[in-house]
Amino acid sequence: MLVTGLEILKKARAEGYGVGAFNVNNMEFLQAVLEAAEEARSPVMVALSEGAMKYGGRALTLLAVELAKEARVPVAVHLDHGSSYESVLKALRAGFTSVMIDKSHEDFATNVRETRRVVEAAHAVGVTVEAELGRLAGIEEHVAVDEKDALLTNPEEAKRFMEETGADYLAVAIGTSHGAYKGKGRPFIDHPRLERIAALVPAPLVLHGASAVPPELVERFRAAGGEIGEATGIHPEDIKKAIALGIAKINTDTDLRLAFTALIRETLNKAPKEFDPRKYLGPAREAVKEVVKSRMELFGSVGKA
Ligand SMILES: O=C(COP(=O)(O)O)N(O)CCCCO
Ligand code: NA
Ligand SMILES: [Zn+2]
Repeated sequence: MLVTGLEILKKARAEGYGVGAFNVNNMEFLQAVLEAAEEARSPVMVALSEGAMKYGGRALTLLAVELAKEARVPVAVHLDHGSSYESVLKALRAGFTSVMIDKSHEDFATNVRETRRVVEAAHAVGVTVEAELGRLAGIEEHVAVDEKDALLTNPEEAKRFMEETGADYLAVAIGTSHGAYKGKGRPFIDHPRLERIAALVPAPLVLHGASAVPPELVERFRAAGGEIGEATGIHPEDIKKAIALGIAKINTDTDLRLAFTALIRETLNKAPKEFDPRKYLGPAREAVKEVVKSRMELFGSVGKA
């Protein structure tokens, strides 16, 4: 069933598990995410970035909202990294039940003002809002404290931010970053900082840049002809610890893309004569579904629907 993001995330934070927000760009990703959620009896958030909305258009937004309504588990359809009020309005018009307005690159006052404006519009139509405070940036552990404070989410500011904006959940910067290169070796995650934020902010917390970028998947991508450098992701133990400290929504995009692409390369390498798209999109869809299921296991959301 189609529900708001807050409905899913409030329960997750209260019960100490995480819910995946999986980015989709096409039909196969959407099917993989929803099938995984139903088979795992897990709530799930289907996330579309502005780029996904542009790429898929109504073929994707209509499909996401309608399939979410028909799903046998709670599903929220979420705008990821909304960059403007107008972009949020488009998602609201498309029937999304969760929207992110990301003004984390602006100064505090501007972020508050722009976020509050989106909160008013979204709440008026029963949709819940994710906002962001702090800069997503992989940082080395030894980095000076003042530099960490300049980048990562300040706990006291976070409290004030949530009170002044009325946002429903908060994306925090604690050392993660988007993409396949999150830092040398095991990226530094500032759990003590997260603990202080969670003590001051009762709302569900969101972790961006949370993909694991597992070595076996990176190897599989390379072996199939993919080119990728020294890729590293977030260690599973650091994800579990973050969930125990208050993270309720965990964004996963890179892992899905790596799996999908590796399988397409593998299939095409094995069958150069093949030109039925179902023959290479199908196995790629299955690979994404397996990644989604393994993430749900790690997050503890299996059986929580
Ligand atoms: O936080 C994330 C995903 O993080 P990751 O790259 O670790 O999967 N996202 O918000 C997805 C970004 C999509 C923009 O193109
Ligand atoms: Na988001
Ligand atoms: Zn993100």
